[in-house]
Amino acid sequence: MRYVLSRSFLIRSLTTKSSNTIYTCSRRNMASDTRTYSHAIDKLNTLQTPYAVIEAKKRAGIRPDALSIREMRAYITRMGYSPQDLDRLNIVHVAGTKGKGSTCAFVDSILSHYKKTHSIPRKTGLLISPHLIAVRERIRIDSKPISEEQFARYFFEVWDRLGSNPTAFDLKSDDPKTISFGGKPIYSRYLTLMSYHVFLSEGVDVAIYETGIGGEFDATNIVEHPVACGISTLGIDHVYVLGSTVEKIAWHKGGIMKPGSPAFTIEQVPSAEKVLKERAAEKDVDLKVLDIDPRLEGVAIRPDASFQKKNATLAIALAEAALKKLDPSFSCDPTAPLPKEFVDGLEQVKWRGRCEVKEEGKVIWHVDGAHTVDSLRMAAWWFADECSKRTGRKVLIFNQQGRSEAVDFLEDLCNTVKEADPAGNGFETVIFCTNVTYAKTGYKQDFVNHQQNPKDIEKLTMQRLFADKWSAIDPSAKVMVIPSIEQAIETVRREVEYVSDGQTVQALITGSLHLVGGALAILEGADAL
Ligand SMILES: Nc1ncnc2c1ncn2[C@@H]1O[C@H](COP(=O)(O)OP(=O)(O)OP(=O)(O)O)[C@@H](O)[C@H]1O
Ligand SMILES: [Mg+2]
Ligand SMILES: [Mg+2]
Repeated sequence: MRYVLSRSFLIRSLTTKSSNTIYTCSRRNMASDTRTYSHAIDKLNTLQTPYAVIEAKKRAGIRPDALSIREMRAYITRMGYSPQDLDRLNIVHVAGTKGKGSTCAFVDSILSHYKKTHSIPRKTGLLISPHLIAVRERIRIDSKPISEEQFARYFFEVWDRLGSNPTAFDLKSDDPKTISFGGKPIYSRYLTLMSYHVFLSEGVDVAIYETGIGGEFDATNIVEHPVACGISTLGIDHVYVLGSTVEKIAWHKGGIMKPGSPAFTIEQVPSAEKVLKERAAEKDVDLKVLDIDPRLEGVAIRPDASFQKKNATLAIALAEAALKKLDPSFSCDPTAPLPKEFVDGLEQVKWRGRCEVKEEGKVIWHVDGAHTVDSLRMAAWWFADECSKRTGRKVLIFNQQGRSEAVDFLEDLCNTVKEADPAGNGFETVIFCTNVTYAKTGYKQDFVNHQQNPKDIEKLTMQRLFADKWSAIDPSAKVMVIPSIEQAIETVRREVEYVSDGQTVQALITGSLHLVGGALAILEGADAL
């Protein structure tokens, strides 16, 4: 069965209006009223590379290269800093295909708990990507997203500094002072630069950095002396930028290792591990490949899955390396139990949108931002395991905008859930929607995305492709194509009509962190963080 909802809302949804309350500024003059959080996000959104430019670059074979790093150095100089200033931040640098953000969140949480008892570190900084609900989540101090006021203030300080310091045009030179270019850095680079300014201004003494894409040429890779580097699980993603084999991808990710800085990774597929070891040898780095830390026995890591234990293992090693540098009295004994601060940090970490369960009356929402083959398989197993605790119909909301290869993920998702059910029941209702947040007002301001083909969103091209595929895989499922996340959620809520007493609707929302963030914004209110 196939259903496609009315698309009358689409014209409105494509004119992207803010649904946020505008931050009310205490400063009264006109100039400061144009410098609110909402204005900052609007300006930031103009730095997204538009879809047409991305496509043109692909056609011309333009990929990030060493020039990207030289440009970042030039921007840092224009902001009034030098790359050496970043050494004050004692950066923990993390790359990987999956588990980067989770690993960073664990490190951040361990260090925050350590701080409570030892007053070291003074302040932690965290840069992560992408954001789930609001852009300011990406830059955190002492584990909390910076406030709207801080975001607006630092955003415009960087804006002014970058605009007021143009230098000569010579991108070939290695001297950052002679490198200049007219415009502003693109979105992710801007936020990385802004994070340096925030952390240096706020006196952060340990900062955890998640790479954006890859490592070697990533915006975060201008740090020369990280306090430790970690490489989480490698797999296939971002093939246009990084290459289509795990070896090529490993080469990029291995680019974050630096001579003189401890480096760690966890078990990888052998060909990836080989490349990482070669990259380490090239840089004279002693890369440690860690087995799951036996000290995790009895520590309640959520979810209780081996991938998460790998992330936790990496995080422990990174936190230990940082504390060795920051606290002369810190010593770690791998044969003794984990210190309490480490256990608390791992068990109490807050990492939204990953393996999250939310009960809403008879609807049990399972929310996970998985979006690669491997992580979607993990998400499917996790959902199947959760479903074994209750009874009731299973419902899926899925999207992955702009990646037609995502169609190949669906069969695995369908079969994993079916096979795990003792009665062989799979998803009864399957909804494919866009990442457009609201039916009437379009995207929440923090989710505006110029990087997707607007025609595909208007015509629901991807969603129709997914729906056709699902109908072929599982003809008994009710398959629907729905234009917005809000309408998809409303549709699932109506499914409670079909469940009998004692049963629940078990809904999985997955396929994209943008989808999951939008869904949480609707389930909890626009500014839920
Ligand atoms: N080590 C891992 N191996 C495989 N899958 C993982 C691993 N860690 C996390 N995942 C899955 O990937 C999802 C995203 O995790 P996380 O945000 O930590 O990854 P990330 O590397 O930061 O991803 P992104 O590319 O979105 O920045 C999780 O919800 C989980 O399903
Ligand atoms: Mg990624
Ligand atoms: Mg991430």
